[in-house]
Amino acid sequence: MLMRKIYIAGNWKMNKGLQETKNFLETVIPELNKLKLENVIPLIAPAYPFLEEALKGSYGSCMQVSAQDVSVHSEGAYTGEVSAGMLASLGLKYCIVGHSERRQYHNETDATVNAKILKLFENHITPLVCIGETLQQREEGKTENVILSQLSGCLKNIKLLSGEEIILAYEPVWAIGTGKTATPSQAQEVHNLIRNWLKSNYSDKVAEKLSLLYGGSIKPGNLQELLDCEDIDGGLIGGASLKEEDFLEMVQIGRKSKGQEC
Ligand SMILES: O=C[C@H](O)COP(=O)(O)O
Repeated sequence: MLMRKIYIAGNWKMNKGLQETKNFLETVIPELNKLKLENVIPLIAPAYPFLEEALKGSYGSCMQVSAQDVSVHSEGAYTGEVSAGMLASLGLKYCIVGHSERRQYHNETDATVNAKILKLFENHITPLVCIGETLQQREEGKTENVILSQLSGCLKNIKLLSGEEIILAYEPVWAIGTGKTATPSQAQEVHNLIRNWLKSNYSDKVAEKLSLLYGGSIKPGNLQELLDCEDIDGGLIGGASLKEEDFLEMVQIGRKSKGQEC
């Protein structure tokens, strides 16, 4: 019996405009509606201007919609920023924070991510928090330290009781958009480290219920072997989530994995 929710989460990054968003949903939603998806949650994260269209197009289906980022501020003179309150007013339930591209190009730190999580909590939005090491850190044998330090920094003073308040995504930076996926055993090793940290720092219940996604060059051809790992509860998928047929195939793989009825 599956204990955790499996997410097939498409991070569209700065891809797809209005018409492409509509086309994607017009193709994907009728297919999703034919499936019996128990614990599998399909999710897409379009760019800000198309969130409302994505919510409209997904309405009444199991598709969930997420933002890709949020401001640390609530309101005020912050040109270009979007607050958690604004996202909540659209009816949004999920938001990605701490993606390595935000860390790399916008100098976001674990403290920034922590502040964003708090804002999302205040607005009843589930944060999908990304962590992961760079190639240099892995080669220097620092993966474990980096992951543990990101966990304690991002989750500082964050209360978790059920484990379903938050989703974590382990994304080794060297595997993002490079075609280099972590091997299932490399990914499982880090996921197990994270699960044990959750046990020690929260509770068995939180560790048991919290969905822990892998991200980095996932495609239909390698998703199954990743989902076969005990501690991998879905994927945060960039490039391969943009194609309707690949997204649907990955939802089907998620549905058939981990003892899901199909
Ligand atoms: O958020 C998604 C990740 O950055 C993975 O992107 P990718 O699947 O294109 O490697």
